[in-house]
Order: sequence, then C-alpha cells, then structure tokens
Amino acid sequence: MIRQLLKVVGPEHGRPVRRMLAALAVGAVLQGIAFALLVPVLQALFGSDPDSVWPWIWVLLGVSFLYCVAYYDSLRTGFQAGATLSRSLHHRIGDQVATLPLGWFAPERVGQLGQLATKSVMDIMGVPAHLLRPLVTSYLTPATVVALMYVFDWRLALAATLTVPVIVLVYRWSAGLTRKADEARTAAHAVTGGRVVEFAQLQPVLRVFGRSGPSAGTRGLDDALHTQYETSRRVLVTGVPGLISFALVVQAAFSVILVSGTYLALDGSLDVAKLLAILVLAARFTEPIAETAVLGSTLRTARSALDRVSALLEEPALPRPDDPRVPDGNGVEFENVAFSYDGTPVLCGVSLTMSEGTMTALVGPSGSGKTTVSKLIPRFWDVDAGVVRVGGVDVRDIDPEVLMSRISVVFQDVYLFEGTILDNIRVGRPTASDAEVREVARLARVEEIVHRLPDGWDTKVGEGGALLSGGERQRVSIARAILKDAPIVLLDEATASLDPENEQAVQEALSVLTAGRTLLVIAHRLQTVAAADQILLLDEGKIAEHGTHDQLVAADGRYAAFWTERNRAKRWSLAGRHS
Ligand SMILES: Nc1ncnc2c1ncn2[C@@H]1O[C@H](COP(=O)(O)OP(=O)(O)OP(=O)(O)O)[C@@H](O)[C@H]1O
Repeated sequence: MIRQLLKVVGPEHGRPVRRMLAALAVGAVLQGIAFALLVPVLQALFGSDPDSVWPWIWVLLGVSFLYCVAYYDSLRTGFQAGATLSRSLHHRIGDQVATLPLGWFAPERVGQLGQLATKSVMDIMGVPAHLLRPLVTSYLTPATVVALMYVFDWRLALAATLTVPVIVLVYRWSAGLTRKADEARTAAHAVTGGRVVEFAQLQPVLRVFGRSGPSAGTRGLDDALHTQYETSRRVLVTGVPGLISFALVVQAAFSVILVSGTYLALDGSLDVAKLLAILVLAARFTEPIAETAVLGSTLRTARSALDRVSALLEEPALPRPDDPRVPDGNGVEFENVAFSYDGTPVLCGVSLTMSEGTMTALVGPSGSGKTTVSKLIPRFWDVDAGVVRVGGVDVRDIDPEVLMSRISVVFQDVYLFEGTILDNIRVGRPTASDAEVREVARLARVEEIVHRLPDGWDTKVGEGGALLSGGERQRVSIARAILKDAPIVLLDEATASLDPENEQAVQEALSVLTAGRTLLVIAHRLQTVAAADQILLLDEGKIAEHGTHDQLVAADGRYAAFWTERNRAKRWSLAGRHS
C-alpha cells in the first residue's frame, strides 16, 4: 500500500512521506526498546540491590526522550505529508484531467470525479495521519520487543516468535472473511447516495404527475436502504467470528509465554523477578498487534481510494503528435470515418467535405450520429478508422491547442460557472479587454439579460447558470464563441422551443457568430436547413443523402419526406401557439 501511495503522489512528492515513515520506524523501534528496558528495571527492583535500578532508569529516560523526539518529528512530518499529499494529489488529478480527451467527460464520470477529488483524496490523506502510525507500530514495536527478548531469555523469546505466524495467519483469515462483505457494504452506500440524489431530482416529476406524499417514488431508495442495512448486518455477522478469533489468538500468544515462563520458573532455570519482567514485556508485545484488528476496514477504504485515484491517473491521455503540423485553411473533411462507442458502431464509412466559409446542415433521426460527427472534429474522441482533416491535416497531427483555437463549439448543454456573466463570456478569450467583452455581450444580446439582473453586470449567475433561462444561457455561450472568433463553428441548435423573444435574440446572436465561418450545424429549424450550402442526411451512422435543399426536395427521397414532416409539425406547433 505504501508503494501504491508513493506512486499516486508522484516520485517528486514522495520525500515527505518517506521522511515521515523513517521517523515512525525510529519511533516504533525506540518504543520497543523502552518496553524491553522494563525487564532490567523490574529485575533490579525485585532483586537484592534495588539501588542498581538507577542506571537503567536513566537509560530508560534517555530512550523515552529520544522516542518523544521521534514521535514529535513523525507528527510534524505527518502533518506536512498530509498537506503536501492533498495539494499534490489535487494537482496530479487536475493535470491528468486536463490531458484527457473531452469525450471522457460523460455526466456520470464528472460525478465520480467530484467524489474522487473530495472523499477519495480525504481517505488518502488519512493514510499518513491515522493509518501509517498504528501500521508501522504494530509491526516494528513487537519485532523489536521479541528481538530484545532473546537478550534476556532465548527460550521465552523463541516461544513468542513461534506465535507470530499463527497470529499472522488468523489476521489474514479474519480480514478475508469481512473483505467481500465490506466491499458489498461500500457499494451499497454508494448506491444509496445516488438514490437519495435521484429522489430529490425526481421531486418535480413526481409532483407534476400527482405522486406526492412520503412514499411516492421511494421504492428505489427503500430497496437501496434495505440492501445497505443487509450488507452492514453481513459485515457484522461475518466479521465478529474473525475479530473474536484474532483477539483469542493474541491472548493465546500471551498465555503461551506465561505457561512456558511458569514452567521454566518452577524448573528453577528462570528467576521469578525476571519472569515477571518478561511477562510485562510480553503484554506490551501483544498490545500493538491487537490494535491492528480494528484497522482492517479503514485500511480497505484507503486502499480502494488509492485504487480509484490510480485508475484515473492511468487513463490514457489524448495522444499528442510528435511532430505537429499546421492546418492550411479552415475547411473540414471526413474520409471514410468509422467510429464506435465501447464497441457499438455509430458511424460507418462517413465521408464529407465542408469547404472553408460554407455552411453545412446535418439532419437525421435521433441517434443517427449527428452529435458524434460534430464531436470528432475537436477530437472529443479519435476515429476508429478513416481520417478527419482540418485545413487538409489529420486532426491527430495538429497540436491540440492549435486545433481547439480554431474551433468554437455551441452545444445545447451550456454550462456556466459560478461567476458574473462577464467572467463567463471572458472564457472565450481570457486576454480580452472589458470593452471587448461588453461589445460581444451586446452583439449576442446578452446586455438585455443583464439589465434585469439584480446586480447588473456584477450578478453571479449561480453554479451551472441557475439564474438564467435555457435561451439566455445559450446567448452567453454564443457571446463566448463570438469573443473567441474562431474560424470553424460547430453548433447544435436548440431542440427545446424557446419563447419568441429568446428565439429571435438567439438567431440574431448566431448570425453574428456564424458569418463567414466554416459552419457545421446540427439543424432543427427549417429556416436553418434551407439556408445551408449543403445538407447531409445521416441515418444509422451513414450519409444517406447529400445536396442542397432544392436538389434534395427534387430528389423526393428521405430528406423530402423529412422536410414535409417537419413542415407539418411546424404548422401544428404554430396552430398550438395561437390557440
Ligand atoms: N458518450 C456516449 N457513450 C456511448 N454511446 C453514446 C455516447 N454518445 C452517444 N452515444 C450513442 O451513439 C448513438 C449516436 O448518438 P448521437 O448523439 O451522435 O446521435 P444524434 O443523431 O446526435 O442524436 P440526437 O438528435 O437525439 O441528439 C446513439 O445511439 C447514442 O445512444
């Protein structure tokens, strides 16, 4: 585990942990020596010349003093190691996250990452703070005690040594008993946490559908709580025999030394004062071992936190080209592209060309792969076969920062961070001046939103942009993209119907953003489709039809049917609006 800990914090940050381990080891050995010194002290006290105890008392005091120094040093380095650990772990997680392909960031992954950066890091920080000391002490102090016992009486020392393998075996057996039950309990806790969040999120749906009251929608939660209760009970049931056996075997180890010592004393080959002193020592030998019994579960929690962080740190980063090439222009091209998610094919033999400065509309049924096509351009993922090119260069051969600097993305799931609207727009180009940010805010019609906010430009929009409506968030996202001023724009039009005021504002903002760019739009509005230079109809991961609006309507194929269908739907929704 210590090796894994050092690997996770990184070689450059391993020093404080190693230093703390050294201080702990010295402390544990000194503690063992201090225990062992009780033998000559007690022997002298019970012997014929009690005054001969003084030199031993001074030695004992000296060793105790050194032990205090080592203890203090291990505490200090432990705190330092804890602080360094959390800082370096957060840095390492952050650095790794920054290199992962964007496609990695699925919503459930983001949730796991949150847990990792908080709970798992805390669990790992607990290793130097609470775990290493009892762990190191439980091994080294008894080992020192037994080694020194050989100095006083080799026969009792041998008896103590022989108990060690039995103690280790029973400890392993006892830990093995609870491991599975413990893992099931940890998993059940995680499921219950998820169910509680789901239950809270479900409230609007449950209430809208008339299912209010304490029992509505709680079945999943009830099941999860029941499983949690059952797994906790199983941990107790399976763990108790192990814990009792371990306590018994530790006690038995002491009894073995006691019986052997009594036998030797009766035999006359060991004096009683020495026996008493060695028995006191034997008690100190078993004490740290008995304490390890309660560490099992904490140890497993820390180990699984280390496993989770290691797994994240080992996620393959987005491959970077050794010899990056610079794109020549801003046209986009797919040649025979195939792509699958975890082995499920989504795109197959897709070829398309988007000339620089033209507009391409992607249409097709839900799940046909439109979003996937758009996400392959900024390398959310890399293709399985074929090539995606920007400016005539394979995107995998372009430096990722250069590639991203040429692309603006306006997707539907706009995320705003806790900050002002200006902060959120500035993400598009952090070096922009206030005047530039305000100018794009005006162009994207964000200014109008600001006027109604309580603190105007200084209003914080809340995590995720909670203070703004969907259309308003999209306007902020468009403003970001205008500020970035990238030559290629990837746009997913809103499917949810916006209110007329927002829709007009969004359209005006988009016309500023998209003018003169290479534009790929996943189109949902009929006007957008009709205005495109070319339309691609995607079906089951293939380009089924390709042409201009007039060409495709004249061909009377799937697009023509799609167009007629959408027109009818539009008439329905328009009729609906007026009714
Ligand atoms: N991150 C992902 N992991 C696994 N499968 C995915 C992922 N994203 C999309 N898919 C699957 O790939 C297929 C194509 O999805 P995609 O989002 O590209 O389609 P789409 O045409 O944009 O759909 P829509 O119009 O509904 O947004 C779907 O079957 C979808 O379930």
